[in-house]
Amino acid sequence: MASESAGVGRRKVLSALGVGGVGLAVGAGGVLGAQAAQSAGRQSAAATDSVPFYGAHQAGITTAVPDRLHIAAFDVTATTREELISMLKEWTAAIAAMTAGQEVGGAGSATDGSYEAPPEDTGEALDLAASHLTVTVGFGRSLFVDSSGADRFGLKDHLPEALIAMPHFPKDALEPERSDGDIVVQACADDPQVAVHAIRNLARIAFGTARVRWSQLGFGRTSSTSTAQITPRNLFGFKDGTANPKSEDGAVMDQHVWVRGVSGASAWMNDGTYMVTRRIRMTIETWDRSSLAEQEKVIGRTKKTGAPLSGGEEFTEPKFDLAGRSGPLIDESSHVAMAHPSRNNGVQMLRRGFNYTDGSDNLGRLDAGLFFIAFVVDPRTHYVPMQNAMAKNDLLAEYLRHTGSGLFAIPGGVADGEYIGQRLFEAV
Ligand SMILES: C=CC1=C(C)c2cc3[nH]c(cc4nc(cc5[nH]c(cc1n2)c(C)c5CCC(=O)O)C(CCC(=O)O)=C4C)c(C)c3C=C
Ligand SMILES: [Fe+2]
Repeated sequence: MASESAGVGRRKVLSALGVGGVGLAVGAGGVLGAQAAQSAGRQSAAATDSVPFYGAHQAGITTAVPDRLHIAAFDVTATTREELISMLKEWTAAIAAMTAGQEVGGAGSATDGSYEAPPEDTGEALDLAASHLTVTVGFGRSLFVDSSGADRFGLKDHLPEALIAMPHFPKDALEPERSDGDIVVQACADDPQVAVHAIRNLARIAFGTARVRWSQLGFGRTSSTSTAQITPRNLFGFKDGTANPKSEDGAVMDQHVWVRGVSGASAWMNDGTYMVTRRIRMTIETWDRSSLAEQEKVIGRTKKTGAPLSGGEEFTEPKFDLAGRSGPLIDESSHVAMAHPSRNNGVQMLRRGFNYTDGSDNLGRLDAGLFFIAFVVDPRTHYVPMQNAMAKNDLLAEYLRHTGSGLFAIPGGVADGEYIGQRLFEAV
């Protein structure tokens, strides 16, 4: 794994030197000591702060969810396949460096390069650790075919059937400028500055080849993907992620998340998955004026512990047929009842969303909600039917407004020496 042999994490250099801040001046005599300190710090920095970039699957899917998100969709402005491949090669090198806590373009590129040229690394992450940065890249349907079905980059034959044009769902209020895109880049990190630095540097590299269509900052993960993580809360104050499948459950991941055993033109998707994104504005003010009883009825779980209203504790399975004085204890239109696998042909999805707030609107209401992200083996079976049913009948839908949407094919992981998407571009 490259990140294990990678150079020193940015902050590690400073801490190995016993210096915590910016503006460090190391004199000529200090350089050798600094190098020795760098070598000493190398292994532990990689081991503690970085998530391996190379592997069978891309990082940022089943890897532990950190607290911060910056996700961006790009539209490709270049017209040739060669330009696109060249950008993806540059991105691969940059992502490998950034996820290992190094500067894009090599050590010193942010500060010690040519005076006449813009620095290769923008520099704002110089003093920061790798911060468990993961960068996950995927391809939208529009990269394969344009709106009239024309083949843009010779990829049309390799368009997977599952990469559908998302249908319109009841009550959708989608804004085109917050939806879709040719390429998605999801950066997750412990530190927002590290996540923003990643997207910013990839956008800079893309200049002349692709431009940002939309981007979203997120915080406070609204899911746990590992049994080692406690369940966080969303902006409605409820534990979110309780029933999420956990990455430790390999059988569930194989059945519901990872694409496997595909042959032919879409074989490049093996070990990959599909990412659904929905920017869901939550009407916070209305919610805050509703009673605790109403809030719990809508979700189907208690606010305090996240236990199902049919009883037990957070991880107790809900009993949908358990009756109370005036009907089932869990309302059959509650969010949990609508989303449960028993009501959805047994399907599960790996949710990995984040809260967001984008300030307030002109009426003083918070523009806040959930940036919903889910990874599924096939959106036709694992997302569309559930979203359709929820949009029509979920009690929670009354408090939500879907303003952005995306669907992206996330190819499998990258091997050392490969570039992101290589298996697609070399597919025959
Ligand atoms: C179509 C998929 C889903 C959307 C869109 C969605 C939006 C959404 N969810 C919450 C809050 C909670 N969701 C919970 C559970 C849950 N949600 C989905 C799917 C979508 N949610 C699933 C598959 C599940 C798991 C159901 C199960 O197996 O029991 C919960 C309960 C706790 C938990 O298990 O995570 C909460 C709370 C919000 C606020 C929201 C849109 C803004
Ligand atoms: Fe949900």
